[in-house]
Amino acid sequence: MGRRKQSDEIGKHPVRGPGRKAKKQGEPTFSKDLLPKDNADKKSSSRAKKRARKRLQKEKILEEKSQQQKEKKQKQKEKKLVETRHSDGESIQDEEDMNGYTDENQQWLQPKKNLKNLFGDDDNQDEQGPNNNEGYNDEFDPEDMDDDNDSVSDDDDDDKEHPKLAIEKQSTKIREKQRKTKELSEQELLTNIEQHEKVQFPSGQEVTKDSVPPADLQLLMHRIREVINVLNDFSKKREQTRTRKDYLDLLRQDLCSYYSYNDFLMSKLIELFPLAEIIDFLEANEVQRPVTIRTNTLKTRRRDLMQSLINRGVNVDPLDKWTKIGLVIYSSQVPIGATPEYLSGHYMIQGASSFLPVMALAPQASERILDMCAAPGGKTTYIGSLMHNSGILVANDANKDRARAVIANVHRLGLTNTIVTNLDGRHFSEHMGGFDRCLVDAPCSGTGVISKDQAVKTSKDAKDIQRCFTSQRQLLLNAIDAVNANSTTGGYIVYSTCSILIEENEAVIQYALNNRPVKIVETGLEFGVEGFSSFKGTKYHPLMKHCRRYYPHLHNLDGFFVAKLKKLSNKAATKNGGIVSDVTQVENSKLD
Ligand SMILES: C[S@@+](CC[C@H](N)C(=O)[O-])C[C@H]1O[C@@H](n2cnc3c(N)ncnc32)[C@H](O)[C@@H]1O
Repeated sequence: MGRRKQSDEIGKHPVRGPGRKAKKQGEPTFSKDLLPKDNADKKSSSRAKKRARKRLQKEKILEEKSQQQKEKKQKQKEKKLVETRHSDGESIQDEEDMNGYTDENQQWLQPKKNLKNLFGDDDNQDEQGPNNNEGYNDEFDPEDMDDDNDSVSDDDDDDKEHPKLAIEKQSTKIREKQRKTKELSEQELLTNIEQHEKVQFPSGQEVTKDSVPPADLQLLMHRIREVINVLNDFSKKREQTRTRKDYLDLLRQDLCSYYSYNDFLMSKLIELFPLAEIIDFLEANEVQRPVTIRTNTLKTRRRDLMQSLINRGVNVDPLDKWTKIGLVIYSSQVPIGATPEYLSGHYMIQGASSFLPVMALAPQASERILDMCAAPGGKTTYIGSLMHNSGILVANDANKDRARAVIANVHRLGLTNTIVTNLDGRHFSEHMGGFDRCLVDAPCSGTGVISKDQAVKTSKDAKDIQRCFTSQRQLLLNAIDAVNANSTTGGYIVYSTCSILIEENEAVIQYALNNRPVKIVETGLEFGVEGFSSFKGTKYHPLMKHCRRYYPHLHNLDGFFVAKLKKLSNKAATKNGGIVSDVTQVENSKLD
């Protein structure tokens, strides 16, 4: 055993060279094969060298093969000639390639019968015929060309200087044919488009429901775009015999066929959007919105939740700058509705747009708040978390089974300030009142969430919409009645739907303005499209601009409507108290 080096000796004596053992061993020796060919190779391992050698061999073989294939294509019948040019090994390789040859163009690769003798194949004399024994350098007979290959004959002069193989000439001929076919098809396409640049109305003067749209979807979309184009510059681009209505009818019918909507809903949508936007909206309905979740701040923080989910293989990101609790899930290796975090109530799976009504409601701690149409409880649980489990939150739903889902979610997310009721919201104030705030997330036609429920496209008609807005008006009036106008912190009502139809939104708010002492206030939401103050000749309250509309094609959110009202008096200030069938004028401007 040697003496252990003292710590103060370390680094004092520099290493002078190889130790005793290394000196004894001498220089290593390698077999010749393994010796590197150049300096660059010196650093390679033996495996790397082997690989390099293999690679070289492969490259060589590939090069040879491709060379052989080129030659083979040109001179498939020149085997003998090829054999004289190549070594024995190469000939065998050639043979193998021939056998494995599967070119679809094999037929045209066959030299013309009368050219076979070019390669001096005496065995094939019978097939070649008597006139074709001139030899390799002979000119190509232009008669062999098809009539449509005139341009190839231009090459003939060139041929005399650089004689081409028959097969090369054949190939030029085919290339020329292909070029011409391409030219023709391009011309045909242009003519097609020219034909369709003028909108093709179905035969007959009127577009009826029975008119059959083009079966080809591309043609159909082309016509849709053309009609929109005409409508956008009607006086210049229209056919003189056609009216604007003709074009609109055609457009509606084509859009119905292309996107599979019923006529009723499509008419509503065409009214609602500028022509330039309608296709964007319809296209957005064909695409699912991103999966989003809301952090339950009663139990966790967004950052921690994100980390836990990432650890489980969830590809997740903060949703957007307008929310501090939303997360967007791009993909997940685990079912997002069954993670331990989900089961322990750390988050709610919830569309991003449904955060918005709660943000507008702006619940305060210790308030009395009513969620009138609560099931399954996405917004209820958000309200509860903003209240920090203080005050009283009443979550109501008329549907018993759905009300049970609220109970489950309230438990899972750890709300302790919530009472779940199962009452008809239209009469709720007969049971309870005096709330500081109330959310009416009303049942609706679902025209904002078509991407989630494609059935909406064909299942809704005028009666459904009427049923919806009648119930919505009753619910909103009753919600107003349940709120205390003298609340020191609130006195607010938020009305929301996942519909984009005016009848279910601005018209309902207008109805409330007409029948209750309320005014529209700002939602506090920093983005969204303003509500309509007038629509198709109907005027709504000017403050309707404080309402917010959300669209899938503009905001990548479900279609949504949010309005916020402030109750001004607890006196029953109804004009007629009942349900009016239509709202046609502003009657609430005195509340400005
Ligand atoms: C749009 S959903 C509510 C979604 C809920 N706010 C959420 O965020 O999870 C509408 C709800 O209204 C309920 N509803 C329908 N008519 C009602 C009524 N007359 N009174 C109370 N709730 C009603 C439905 O059962 C349905 O659960």
